[in-house]
Amino acid sequence: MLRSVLRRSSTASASSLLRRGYSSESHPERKVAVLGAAGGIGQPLALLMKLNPLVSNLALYDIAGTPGVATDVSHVNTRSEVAGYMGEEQLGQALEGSDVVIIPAGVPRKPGMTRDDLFNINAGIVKSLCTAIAKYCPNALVNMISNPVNSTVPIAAEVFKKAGTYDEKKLFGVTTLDVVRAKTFFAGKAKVSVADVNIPVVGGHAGITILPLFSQATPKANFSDEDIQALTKRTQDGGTEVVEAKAGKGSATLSMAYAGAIFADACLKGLNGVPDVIECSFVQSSITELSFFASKVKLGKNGVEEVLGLGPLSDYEKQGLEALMPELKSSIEKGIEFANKS
Ligand SMILES: NC(=O)c1ccc[n+]([C@@H]2O[C@H](COP(=O)([O-])OP(=O)(O)OC[C@H]3O[C@@H](n4cnc5c(N)ncnc54)[C@H](O)[C@@H]3O)[C@@H](O)[C@H]2O)c1
Ligand SMILES: O=C(O)C[C@H](O)C(=O)O
Repeated sequence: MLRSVLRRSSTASASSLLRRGYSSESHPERKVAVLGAAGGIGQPLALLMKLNPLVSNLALYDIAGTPGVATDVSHVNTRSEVAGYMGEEQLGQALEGSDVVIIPAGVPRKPGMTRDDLFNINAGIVKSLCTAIAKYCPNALVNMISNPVNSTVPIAAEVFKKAGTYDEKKLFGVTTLDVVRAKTFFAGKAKVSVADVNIPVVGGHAGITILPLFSQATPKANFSDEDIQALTKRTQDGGTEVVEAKAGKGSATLSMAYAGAIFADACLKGLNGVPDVIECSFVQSSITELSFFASKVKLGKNGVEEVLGLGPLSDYEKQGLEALMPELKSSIEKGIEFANKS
């Protein structure tokens, strides 16, 4: 066994698991790998996945720092075994047997940057990680967090196509944070409990490509056009709001870890055959003329079971949809071109 690979067994007893309302025996074995696990998102996400009773094996991979993170997280009293993997030579081991691979690897924004400004660095990182996924766990569901999501997901698809492993049902751009934000901002304005709120967010994951559909929000709220426009703009700029507040110390990490954990949990539930698991995600799609698009997606035993349509849109949302198409199209094309030229 390589020196820096750590393995720690959970010490939680079956009775303590049962006291918390679940039993390890009632869920199948599921391995989740987090790539970029020592980062700002990776660490809290590792903790949240350690808390998830659907996970039996948690593989934490990064280019540095994972032995410490894995040892730390491994002491938490839940079912899963945690292993830390560091450096490219251990990536294969981290990935082997994974059911779900979550990718928050790469650089975050600083104030004044767009997500597309991250392309030059993150495109290469995502490409090499996806090459390894194709080799070591070609059947895993891939949850792409690394930005720019509008381009990194198409890059992943091209890498998998080249390797002959592409299955469009298994590749997801994680846009859950947009939904999380839309729900929080809506609930705050409507003065309702956020737990009762649901809002689809469609399109992509950058600026105007993020299109919250407040006309479909539940519960209904009687907002003016100005209110809806303000909520839409705040949702679209939610990432920038955090980047500016962090003033050079990165972008959303804690809320992203929360959102990433929600989405990975939905993927695991789908794999385990739980019915009617629906989340928004940026996936291969035919609901518009673009090859990738975020919308509500039904998750099942093989990943995407159904890409759901947009539903009825308000005139304001129809305008937003038209406005986002050129930018989203060019981000998708940029990813495809990058993956095929190098
Ligand atoms: N999809 C979303 O909604 C969303 C939300 C927030 C952040 N993000 C994106 O997530 C990414 C990570 O953000 P962060 O704040 O965690 O950044 P961070 O810099 O804190 O962490 C990134 C981690 O990735 C690691 N890394 C770099 N190259 C790697 C490689 N080749 N293999 C494995 N790990 C590697 C780094 O060592 C680091 O630990 C950024 O691209 C950011 O823009 C996306
Ligand atoms: O805004 C960013 O750069 C990070 C992320 O995409 C977010 O929406 O918070």
